[in-house]
Amino acid sequence: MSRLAETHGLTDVQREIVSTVRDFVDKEIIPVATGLEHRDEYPQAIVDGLKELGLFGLMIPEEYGGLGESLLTYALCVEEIARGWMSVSGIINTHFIVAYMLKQHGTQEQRDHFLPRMAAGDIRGAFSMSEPALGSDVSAISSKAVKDGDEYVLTGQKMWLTNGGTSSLVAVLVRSDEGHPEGTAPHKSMTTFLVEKEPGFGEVRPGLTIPGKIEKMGYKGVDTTELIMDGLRVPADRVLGGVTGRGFYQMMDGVEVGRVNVAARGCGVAQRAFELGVGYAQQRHTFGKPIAQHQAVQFKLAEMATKVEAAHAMMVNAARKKDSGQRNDLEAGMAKYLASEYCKEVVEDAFRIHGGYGFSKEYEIERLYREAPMLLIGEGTAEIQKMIIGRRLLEEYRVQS
Ligand SMILES: CC(C)(COP(=O)(O)OP(=O)(O)OC[C@H]1O[C@@H](n2cnc3c(N)ncnc32)[C@H](O)[C@@H]1OP(=O)(O)O)[C@@H](O)C(=O)NCCC(=O)NCCSC(=O)C1=CCCCC1
Repeated sequence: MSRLAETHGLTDVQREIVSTVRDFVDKEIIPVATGLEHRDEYPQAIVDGLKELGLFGLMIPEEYGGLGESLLTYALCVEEIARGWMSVSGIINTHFIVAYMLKQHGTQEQRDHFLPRMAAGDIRGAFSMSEPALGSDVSAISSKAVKDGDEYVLTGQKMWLTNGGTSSLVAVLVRSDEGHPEGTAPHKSMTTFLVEKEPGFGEVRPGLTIPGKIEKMGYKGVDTTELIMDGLRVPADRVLGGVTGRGFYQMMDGVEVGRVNVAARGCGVAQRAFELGVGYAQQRHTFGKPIAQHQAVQFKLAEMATKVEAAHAMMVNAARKKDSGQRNDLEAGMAKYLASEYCKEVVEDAFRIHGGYGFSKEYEIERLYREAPMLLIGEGTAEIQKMIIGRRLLEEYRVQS
């Protein structure tokens, strides 16, 4: 096992799946990731490989052609994939959030229509909440839908759409005041629409434009875009679950899955940084011995390994809570917060161990150093996670005054 942290109580099937993914990562992702990232190139061959392994169907029920695995199995795979290249874990993450939302909240017709093709990897999912003027305060979104006969007409601009160009199905959250009397809390008049589109950029469907990729400091293998709706007509039967006003709750349920995924990514990237640091420290000599023999470096390695182990344990706990059918915003918030902060610290320590070479693009750690900060922001900032954790703690530890 190349991973530091061992997960106890896994089934044989889970171990086999994770080991297959690890093998794929070692052979097909790690050798090419840094080169592709430097060339800003989409990892099509890797995506084809994931499809061949059946990974796009991992969490989709067997009746729709998927493997019917749990969030925990999925998170352990994401951890392995992120160890190879964080961008690839981003390519599958939004797909699974949308598949999960369909499974939990979709109508039977919507599940039948989308899930088999999603399980086969023939269509891929993305989801869209953020807008140019807001990311954290989802209740304040301004994009809207107006009913017109059997259709809704959507207008507004969305931001930070992961897989915006490569997806064929986007779950879009908008305000839909129809049927909700004035004075209704903003989050109770939001609806998720299942928008089908062509993959690509430009006008991908009448009324729907995906401008080009947003240029980013790292995480370049996954396309991140804006989404512009200008009179986009969506049939009423593409309202997720067939009911308006439930969109906010559906999205919050979905981002819990996303936050476990981000925690898993943090563990994978930190694990890789540890591997790079411990490897370099044993080869590089100063003052007549390998730097790993200096206590200053050994202490760093000890701290790094402890952080990887702790983050992994919290991520597993959060996944298991969600798999038990319960809301896990507290556990997912804690796991996401801890794993993303620890990941950044572990990457920084590995970078320091590399000395001047860590600053060179020839060394893998340089890429990890640019990728790790995204985890502090994506799927809700560290501050939002602390806000969620704080609220839940105050509910639990309420003192009568
Ligand atoms: C948590 C949050 C800040 C929401 O607080 P408020 O005070 O507005 O809402 P509040 O009063 O907490 O709640 C309202 C209702 O909603 C229920 N509920 C909440 N969580 C959940 C839940 N987890 N499950 C079910 N119900 C939930 C709550 O019970 C309440 O219901 P009720 O009114 O009583 O019927 C939310 O907005 C959030 O999370 N933001 C981060 C978004 C965010 O994560 N983007 C990131 C997107 S990714 C991204 O931006 C990037 C990607 C890659 C590149 C970089 C950027």
